[in-house]
Amino acid sequence: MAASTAGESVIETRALTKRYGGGQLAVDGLDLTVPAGSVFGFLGPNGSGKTTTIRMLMGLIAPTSGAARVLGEPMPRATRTVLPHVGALIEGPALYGYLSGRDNLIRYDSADPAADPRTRRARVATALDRVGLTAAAGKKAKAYSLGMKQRLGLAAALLQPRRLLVLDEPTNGLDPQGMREIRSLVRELASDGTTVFLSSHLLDEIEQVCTHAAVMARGRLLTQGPVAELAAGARGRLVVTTPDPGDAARVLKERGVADLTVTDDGVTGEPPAPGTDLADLNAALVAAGVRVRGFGVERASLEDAFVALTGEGFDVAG
Ligand SMILES: Nc1ncnc2c1ncn2[C@@H]1O[C@H](COP(=O)(O)OP(=O)(O)OP(=O)(O)O)[C@@H](O)[C@H]1O
Repeated sequence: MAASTAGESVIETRALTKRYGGGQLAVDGLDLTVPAGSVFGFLGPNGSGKTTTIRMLMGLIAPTSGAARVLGEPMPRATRTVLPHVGALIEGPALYGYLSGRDNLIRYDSADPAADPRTRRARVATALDRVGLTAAAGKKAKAYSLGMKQRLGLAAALLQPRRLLVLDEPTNGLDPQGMREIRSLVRELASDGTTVFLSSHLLDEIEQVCTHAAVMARGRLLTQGPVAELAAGARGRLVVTTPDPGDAARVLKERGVADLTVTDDGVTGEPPAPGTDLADLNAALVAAGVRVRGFGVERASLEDAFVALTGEGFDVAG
């Protein structure tokens, strides 16, 4: 197994394609790069091919063509060496309702031939603690809320140290409180350097928790990269608030700011190219006698980015 080094990608696919037996092209030429240490959001409406991709990454189904590497190893060929380093929560955890949360984890741990039985109880206790289920550990799993079941599934994925966590729609069906809990848990898991790859059809969820994202639609990758750049690349706007919008527009135009719109109380335009110092731009306005009340780049949302890319709204109903 390749050793982990900074800058390495944990998941890498090249022209990954899956056509199902019925002829349905579910994933179409996917080139995905998931950097080590990222919280990577795999975003797309229902039916866009996220689950199919995850199943190929986990070696559960074979691609029709193309290649996938996970932790530097080819999948599905290296499934048996790769999967012990990957914690996965796909399509909800399989739990025994009549067993307690703790006993469910003991069962999971016992099914792992590499897990030392002598340290089992301690491992289970640590995993329960990490997901905040210690107090409820003795309760039967069938009495758990959906959010608690998801957390128990995460605990199962965390019984062993992992380099990668793959979570398929981890907040699906949860109420806002449950979603918050899972989000903060994901942040916490990522803080020790574990790469987290999570799929979601919720744009704001990805914005809140992910450092990087890829956007899928109809089996194809629309874009990928750091979340801040994806959003900024779309529709970030330079916003200057001033009682002298005409003069401000003239100065900004001279300075190469494109797509200017003059409003009653200011000017907006395309943010200047990376490398341009915003302070210089502001100083130029002031030097030209423009009275600047506000100056900054307004962040675009991922939703803006999606709309800009597809020309359509992000239809979560698929
Ligand atoms: N086993 C299968 N056989 C045939 N077609 C399939 C199969 N599984 C999925 N599909 C189709 O492939 C496309 C992509 O589905 P997939 O489940 O990967 O999307 P998704 O983005 O994960 O959506 P969801 O969030 O609804 O699971 C859909 O059109 C789906 O109907």
